[in-house]
Amino acid sequence: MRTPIIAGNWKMNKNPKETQEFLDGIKGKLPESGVEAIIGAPAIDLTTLVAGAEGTPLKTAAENSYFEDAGAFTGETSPKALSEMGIDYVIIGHSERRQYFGETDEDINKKALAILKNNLLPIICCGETLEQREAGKAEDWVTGQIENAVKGISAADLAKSVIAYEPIWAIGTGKTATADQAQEMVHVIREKIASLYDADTADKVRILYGGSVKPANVKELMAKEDIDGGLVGGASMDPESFIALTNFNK
Ligand SMILES: O=C(CO)COP(=O)(O)O
Repeated sequence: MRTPIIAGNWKMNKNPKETQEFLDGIKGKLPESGVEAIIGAPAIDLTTLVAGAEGTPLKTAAENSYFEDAGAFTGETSPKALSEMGIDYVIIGHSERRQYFGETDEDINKKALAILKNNLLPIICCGETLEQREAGKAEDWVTGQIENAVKGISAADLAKSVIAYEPIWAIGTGKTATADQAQEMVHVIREKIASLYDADTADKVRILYGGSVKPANVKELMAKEDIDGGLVGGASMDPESFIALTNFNK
């Protein structure tokens, strides 16, 4: 059985004070079991986030990290330091990082390996543009992204990792993929993992859907067989909304 995940991705929003206000807002209100609740926050907020998550069911994520542990890489974030400060997950390969910061599949693969080496878990993002979908190329594109991202990752490590399918046309647009469209692609990704690894690994890896997930549509998405959770932008920023998302099964 795969434990469902509700993961927030705040993107470049909230300062440490606002992070603390969010933590105060969710205090004592997250489900104790049955779901893994994760907040991904900007690097400047992570100290506050880790301190606030301690002793609660909340898990923490960075939104990016570099593939070297230390050195002359001005402005980058060390996965080793993230691990040492108590972070649980790192989101990598988000379409915004690919689009605005030129991240390649190769970078994402190196980051995934560095994250796992440091005992953190990657949330590996993938997704197609509207043009690719309309041209019938979405499946090949997304499975290609995944194949490149997981090179050199052992089956045991991949089984613990998380994949997030985020069609670019559904991010921040209010235009959610239908639950059937999301299930279809998430299933294709799981089959790709089965072909690259084996059925057991494919059965264990958790695959999320992201793109305009909100309390009003989370239940329908989560009811789909292969969808193990949501990677949520806008609707993860308000405490009440985040709590509602984590209670999708109530
Ligand atoms: O990019 C996303 C999460 O990583 C999705 O963002 P929205 O939920 O705001 O559409």
